[in-house]
Amino acid sequence: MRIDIVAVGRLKKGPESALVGDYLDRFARTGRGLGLPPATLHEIEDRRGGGMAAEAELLVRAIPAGAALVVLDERGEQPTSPEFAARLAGYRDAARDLCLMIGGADGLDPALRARADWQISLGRMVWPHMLVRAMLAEQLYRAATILAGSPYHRT
Ligand SMILES: C[S@@+](CC[C@H](N)C(=O)[O-])C[C@H]1O[C@@H](n2cnc3c(N)ncnc32)[C@H](O)[C@@H]1O
Repeated sequence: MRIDIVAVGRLKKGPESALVGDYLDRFARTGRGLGLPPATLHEIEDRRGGGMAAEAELLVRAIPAGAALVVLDERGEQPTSPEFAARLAGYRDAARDLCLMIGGADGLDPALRARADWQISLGRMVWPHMLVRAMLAEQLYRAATILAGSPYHRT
């Protein structure tokens, strides 16, 4: 199994990138004993400004063949953290690669959202995509702690 986070835009060094790095490190450490690989972040940028369709083309190319595509979108399902953890364990147990995708300022192309295996929302409000990276990284770490039975997730 591999886990990729494919995200639009380049995150400069700063508090958000430090937060993302910290949670991804924690996820890697906790996931190691659970058979979960570290998550790798891939940043996608359409330098030619070709619009949403051109951006979607670059995003599609970054999806590993056969991977389950989980897109982050405010209109998606709102799983609980234990539900998210159970899905993660399901992909691991099925030896299925997982590709988590975050859109840019204009969001993800509707065709891309339609082909996703799962659309998940972090709430109905729209968050800046750089913060969404940190929130997703935290949920991966939280999921690993849930699967490990550690006390980080208390409810
Ligand atoms: C600034 S938002 C784009 C909003 C855009 N208006 C749209 O229609 O999707 C950038 C990206 O952050 C992610 N995002 C923002 N808010 C979210 C939320 N509440 N739940 C899940 N993902 C979210 C999505 O991947 C989205 O494509």
